[in-house]
Amino acid sequence: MASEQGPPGVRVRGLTVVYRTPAGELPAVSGVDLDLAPGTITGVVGESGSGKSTLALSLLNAVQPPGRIAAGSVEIEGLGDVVALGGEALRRARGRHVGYVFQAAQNSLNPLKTVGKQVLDLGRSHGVEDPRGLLADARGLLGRMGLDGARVLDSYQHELSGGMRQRVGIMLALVLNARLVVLDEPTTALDMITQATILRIVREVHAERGLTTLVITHDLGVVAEVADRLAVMYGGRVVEHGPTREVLAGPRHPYTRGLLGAIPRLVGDIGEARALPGRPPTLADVPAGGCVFRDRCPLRMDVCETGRPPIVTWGSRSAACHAVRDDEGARRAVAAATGEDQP
Ligand SMILES: Nc1ncnc2c1ncn2[C@@H]1O[C@H](COP(=O)(O)OP(=O)(O)OP(=O)(O)O)[C@@H](O)[C@H]1O
Repeated sequence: MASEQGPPGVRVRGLTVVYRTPAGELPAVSGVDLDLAPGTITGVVGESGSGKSTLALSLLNAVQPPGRIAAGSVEIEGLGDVVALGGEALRRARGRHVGYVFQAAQNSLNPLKTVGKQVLDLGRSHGVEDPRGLLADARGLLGRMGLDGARVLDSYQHELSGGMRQRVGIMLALVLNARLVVLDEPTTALDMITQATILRIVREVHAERGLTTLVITHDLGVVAEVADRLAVMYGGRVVEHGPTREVLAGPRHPYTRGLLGAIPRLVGDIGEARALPGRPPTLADVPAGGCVFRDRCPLRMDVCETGRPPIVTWGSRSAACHAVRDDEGARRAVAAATGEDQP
């Protein structure tokens, strides 16, 4: 059984997810390769519409119409390619093998049942043999997140605040002991103090239970706080990936540099923060060929119009950018173009 195994590795290859629009099927995730090493927390960041939630849903093969996974695979150790799973096998995998909190988790509780009843339903639908143990675990998790567990289990959705519901969502993702946990914007409805508490608990539970965790967020502060590795998405592609500290200290893709440069508290002096010019593309205007970031890129070259940037890897890092292709040359080019020295 999945819960008796160690943390699973995840291997996403060539993942393309399209949504049907009036202009035809357009990709929200386009040929993404991403590895989640067993036992790590990976943060996925990017502006709104970059495809983060669509990627998270794909890990559960849960993309809903008008969307569909058009190509690629999501191999989860011990489970196989979830893209090829369907029906009962897929239902069992969700919750038991892959725990998840979707972005709308605060609103996804059943309004007609208490939280405790929903925990029991979840356990029953996954063949949990010890419902009392399950409730005790649920109570304990809620208690750790600063809630009165017994009281929350007795409550209906309308009796809970947005922040409380968000923590209930996290509890539901963890309570079946899934070894792969996907958290989509787990702390957006929380104030800063509660957010810090929740992130600490996510990290603790991740370590205690031996999980592989994916956290989706638009907040680089959340990633800096919680993630071992950082994947940056733009226009449906992973444009940079590597150990969080290294990426934050020495971003290489011009988009990552722009994102970081726009945040005063990460660069220090508020006067140094510069908003990233322009807006992220919508599905309809993601360039079909070449580099998806070129319209906002300070390093734009002719080749960016036509050639999809190759993924350049060095050490445990990678970036998809023509300018980064020649490692040393690009290092100087990025520094020269932005007027900053590379660390
Ligand atoms: N049901 C849908 N129908 C059509 N297009 C969709 C649908 N869901 C998402 N999209 C589009 O797919 C792209 C990626 O959306 P996605 O929600 O994955 O991005 P995101 O990075 O998670 O953004 P956010 O942080 O705003 O949730 C966006 O352009 C979005 O408008």
